[in-house]
Amino acid sequence: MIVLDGSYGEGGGQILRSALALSAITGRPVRVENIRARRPNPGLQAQHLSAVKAAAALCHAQVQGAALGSTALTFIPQSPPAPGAYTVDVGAARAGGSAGSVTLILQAILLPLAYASGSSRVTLRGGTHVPWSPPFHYVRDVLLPTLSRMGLHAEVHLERWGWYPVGGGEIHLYVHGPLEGEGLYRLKPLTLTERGPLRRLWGWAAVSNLPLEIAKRMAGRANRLLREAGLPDEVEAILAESPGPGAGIFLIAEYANIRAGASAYGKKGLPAERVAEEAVSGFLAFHRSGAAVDPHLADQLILPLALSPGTSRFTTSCITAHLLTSIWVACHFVGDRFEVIGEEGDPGEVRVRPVEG
Ligand SMILES: Nc1ncnc2c1ncn2[C@@H]1O[C@H](COP(=O)(O)OP(=O)(O)OP(=O)(O)O)[C@@H](O)[C@H]1O
Repeated sequence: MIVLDGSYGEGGGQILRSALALSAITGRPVRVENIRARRPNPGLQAQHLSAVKAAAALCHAQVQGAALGSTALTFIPQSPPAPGAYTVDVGAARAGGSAGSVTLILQAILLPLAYASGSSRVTLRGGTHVPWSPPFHYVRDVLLPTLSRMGLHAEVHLERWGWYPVGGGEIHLYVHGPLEGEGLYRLKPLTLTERGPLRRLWGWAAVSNLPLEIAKRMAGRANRLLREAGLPDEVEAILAESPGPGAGIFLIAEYANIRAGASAYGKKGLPAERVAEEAVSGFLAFHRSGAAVDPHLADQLILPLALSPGTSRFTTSCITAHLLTSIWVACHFVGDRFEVIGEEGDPGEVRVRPVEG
């Protein structure tokens, strides 16, 4: 059994989600202790518990410790991931509901479903656009197009937006399985050291159950800042259907070789213009760095790259604690194939060595 200390590095839910995904794919039992020890509310929250249950359903895992607040979990897969139709409702995981992120649940189940022997469809209910997680649009327009180049074909559709704190959003995921090839290492390697010229830059300034004027102010400021930086100004103001109120801005950039994203959320008392400034300045920091992979995609690519047999390389604008922690988890399952050039917090490069033998 692989035993992981959940307080390592970033010490958040990502250690658990990565461990679930790799355990489901490899069939190796895993135990995670000190779950989310570096978070103010340690242990399993609604999102993490939903991820555990969803991953367990795929591979009929025996699970110990699957309860809200639990700080240790044992996960023992009993079968390879099975294709099928699944439903995950984060709101149902806790009395009173939850806006726990459904896109984070994808971090536990997307790769295992790609390894299943056929295609799958998953309905996910909860938060679709919540801070500290990939917004739905980032998954659809940045992550999945990148994974498709690695041979993993999946689509997501947004039925309803779910914002913090009400949640209630809904996403449909279709995984077109199975992956080509046999064995553990089935994804194609990637070399992303040059991003190439910017081809398109677009986005949405969205509000739900708030005046459209707020979205227009976010879009107006974002477009002005982008124009001033000599970039396309195609951020659109939209009204988004959701059970609760929310506001946010989501930018997507398409370079010749890679896509990237940046986002920011509104909150009470924060003027719409500041939300736009936060998203645009996040994007400009990446754009001006010249690096190929944005800091979020960087950590999200580690597991897929660990499941590729070949040599991979990418540059990123920031080596984050998430990136280093993800590598640490992956090494427990596939061996130490990663080299990170640069220090945490700085731009750098990740290299993945080929599988030996
Ligand atoms: N704005 C964003 N765009 C894209 N991805 C994001 C964004 N913000 C966070 N992410 C991704 O969300 C993932 C999870 O973040 P984080 O690890 O902070 O959650 P966590 O540690 O699981 O937190 P928690 O312990 O509360 O669940 C990371 O893969 C990170 O790259």
